[in-house]
Amino acid sequence: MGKDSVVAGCVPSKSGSMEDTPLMRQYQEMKETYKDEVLFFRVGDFYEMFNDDAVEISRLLNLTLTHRGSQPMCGIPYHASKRYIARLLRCGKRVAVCEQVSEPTGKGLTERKVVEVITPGTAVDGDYIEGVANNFLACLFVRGQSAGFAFVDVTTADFFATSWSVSDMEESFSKELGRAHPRELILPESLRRNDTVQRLISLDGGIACSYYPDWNFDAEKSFGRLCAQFGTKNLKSFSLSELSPEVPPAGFLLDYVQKMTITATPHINSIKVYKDSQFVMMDDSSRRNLEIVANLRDGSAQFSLLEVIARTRTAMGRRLLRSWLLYPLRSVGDIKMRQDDVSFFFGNGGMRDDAESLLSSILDVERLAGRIAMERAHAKDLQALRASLDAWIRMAEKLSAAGFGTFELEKAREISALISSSIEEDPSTTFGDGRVVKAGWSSELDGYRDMQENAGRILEEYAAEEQRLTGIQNLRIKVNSISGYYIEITRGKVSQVPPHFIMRRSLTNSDRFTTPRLQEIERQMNEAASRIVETERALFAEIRAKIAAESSYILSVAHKIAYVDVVSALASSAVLNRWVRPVVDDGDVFRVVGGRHPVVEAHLPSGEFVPNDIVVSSAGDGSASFGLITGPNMAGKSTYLRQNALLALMAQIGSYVPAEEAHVGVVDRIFCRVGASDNLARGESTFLVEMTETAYILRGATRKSLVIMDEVGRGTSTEDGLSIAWAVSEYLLNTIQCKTLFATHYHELTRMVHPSLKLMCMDVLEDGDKVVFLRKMKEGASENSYGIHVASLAGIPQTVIKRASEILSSLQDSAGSGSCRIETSTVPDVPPNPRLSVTMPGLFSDEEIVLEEILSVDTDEITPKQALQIIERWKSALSGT
Ligand SMILES: Nc1ncnc2c1ncn2[C@@H]1O[C@H](COP(=O)(O)OP(=O)(O)OP(=O)(O)O)[C@@H](O)[C@H]1O
Repeated sequence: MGKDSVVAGCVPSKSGSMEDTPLMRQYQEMKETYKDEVLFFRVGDFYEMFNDDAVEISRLLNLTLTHRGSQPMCGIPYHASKRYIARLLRCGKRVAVCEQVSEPTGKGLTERKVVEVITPGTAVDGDYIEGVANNFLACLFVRGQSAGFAFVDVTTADFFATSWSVSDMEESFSKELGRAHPRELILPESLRRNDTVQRLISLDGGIACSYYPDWNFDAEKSFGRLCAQFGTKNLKSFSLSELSPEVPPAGFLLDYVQKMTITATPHINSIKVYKDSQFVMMDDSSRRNLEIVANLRDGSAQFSLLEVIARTRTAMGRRLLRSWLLYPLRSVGDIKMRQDDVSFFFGNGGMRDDAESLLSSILDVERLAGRIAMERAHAKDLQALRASLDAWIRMAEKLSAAGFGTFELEKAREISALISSSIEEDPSTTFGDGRVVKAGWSSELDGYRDMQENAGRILEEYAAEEQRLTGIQNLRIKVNSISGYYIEITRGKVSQVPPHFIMRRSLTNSDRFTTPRLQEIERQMNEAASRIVETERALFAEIRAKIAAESSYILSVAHKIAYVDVVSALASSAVLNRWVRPVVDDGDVFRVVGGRHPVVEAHLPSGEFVPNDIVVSSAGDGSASFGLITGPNMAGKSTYLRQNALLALMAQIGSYVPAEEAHVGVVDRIFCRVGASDNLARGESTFLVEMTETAYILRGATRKSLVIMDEVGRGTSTEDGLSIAWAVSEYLLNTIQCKTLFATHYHELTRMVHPSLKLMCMDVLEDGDKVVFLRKMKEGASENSYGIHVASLAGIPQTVIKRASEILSSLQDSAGSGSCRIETSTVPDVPPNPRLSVTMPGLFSDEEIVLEEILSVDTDEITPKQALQIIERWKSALSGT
């Protein structure tokens, strides 16, 4: 096993000897098996750690490091262990929990066993995982030219797999890591030497990684493992064969989960295999720049799109909404289905209110189902499931009555009835106090309880019975600590004692007897307490197993609840924020009237956000596909760019959008190159990052894509930056022809003329010395950057501002006279009204362009006729005709 592990073994004492006690030998034996884990070794009321574990953990958890003999040790009270384990998991540690499994007798060594290994990706307990996000364990494996990636959330049974070509490792692996955001990643040893993989992992500091020898990822064995898990002969229904790259990592994950949790996971009964082309493709950096599920500042959901639209009431709904945002759809049919359901709630306020209040009383059924299937659920969990199912039944009945589908509720009723009749309403989570199983559920348990609670009455009844049978009226049952229970008969009545009375002791005035029945009552009374615990435990396990057998049904209910939660939440957001249902089709138009940025608007005082329109189309029918946006600093360009990307994304998850009207032709990819951030960790400069991202767009975008570019080229000299921005624009206009919004401070770019290009700018009102940003988009080019004005707003000292204004006017004067070199003089002379493709040398040669196009053509998407047209175009490009 490859994870950098602590070396187990006793620490030699100063004299060179090891602490050699039976307890420490037992510890050593266990540590041999759990070398890579922190071993929590139960000793009485403490978990103790020794040797290297103790040294490391005392540092991580800020515990006092002491010694047992010569060995370093530290400990934590067992009742506080969850808090410490949670902290260790956050540090990427794995914890093996070793319990005492036999009662300490005072003689000999207590038996101990590792009952669970908790790792960041296999933790099940609610104390260790985030409620509103999935807790994924992922595995990447490379075979030949294909990489397979699988990830599973043990707590919810969400199991996914996908694959890509090794040549796409950089893009695909970073995208999947960013999207799934696994807490733990498993890799084969061979990938330790893969620079790309290692670099991408190191950029995501939070993942706990472990490495296993490559032979563990055997395709045949994994295939068998998956079939066994899903109860199928093959994996055809999951679109998998033995050769599929997804199989080895998926199979390995199941083995790993089983090994760590030491329980079966029957609730994981299917896997969703997807191709990236089913969803709107978005690279990791575009997703981060758009702040969809997390903000760029601190990575939390605050100020993200998720925060604005997450009016969901359940953790399941929140997780589903998150995954919708990360996987927007491309199929118009699927989008419309979601839209119809959002519309149902949008138009039905009463149903929205009902759903909201019922959903508020529903707990995390998905995770409850997981805990029940993995035998981790306690009685309170079952009651939580019952309450949730009851709320779901009420909601589903209302939904059906209102025409929102039909639901299979019989099983939900059965499960709910089983729990209400068998489990106490407010049960204990442990078995010690006998408050788990309801009275009346089991006559055996009732008998023990009766015995415990009514011992006096039972003895009195028995005494009365014997009095009647023997005719000895003063027969008494008494108890003392030495003899226990006995029947006392006065001397005068001893001759009436029947044969089943067994003599215990003879005293001066009386004799003491017992009977088989009295012995039995006594035995039962003594055993009642422990029997109650045992019987409750067995009955509870039986009830839980019955419910676990319905895991698939419960999970399907959980998915329906999550779905209703998301569509009703989207409808609530739409009503509250005045969003509209967009027209979504397979066309090429992106047209929005009165569009708003959902997040900026939500954080501005009501009515302050200025709505803006947009129309771009990649139909190639003479309408503009490319909006070149200029405008002063602070005018609202970036907001406008992002708002339109977010609008497209919201439309494609099936949501309403913040606008008065919207028509969205589905896009296949969204690229968002905004701002520039250094990535010193990668050894890349700001400009290099900017160019890498730009190159990625030029290689990856298709005519169906939406490209958002903000200030491309600003990270280098004006001449270089302008030339690059110009050539990139040309390439997008002439070669890719996708819908593009391109914001720039290079006013020279507005000299470009192209039938698919339109100039747009943010309106500004100049009032003497004052500048008012109207935030309104209008057609045309902006005349001024007002950079100095913004610098002044930012608090740059007035002397500097004054000097900057002087320099600016002298630069502007000399630009007129030609005596001073200024930025615009470096722009190539552009003849009036030129076709761009012939006015500027492109960034790439014709051969490179054709090669790029060949590589990016999606042969599944184009018709034979389109293919011939493309070849024709390549021919003329290469022959220069
Ligand atoms: N349509 C709008 N209505 C109201 N406020 C807006 C609008 N658009 C942008 N703003 C606000 O204006 C400020 C500047 O916006 P933004 O960053 O988009 O400007 P910019 O033109 O991209 O600036 P720069 O060129 O300096 O980067 C932001 O604080 C934003 O909240």
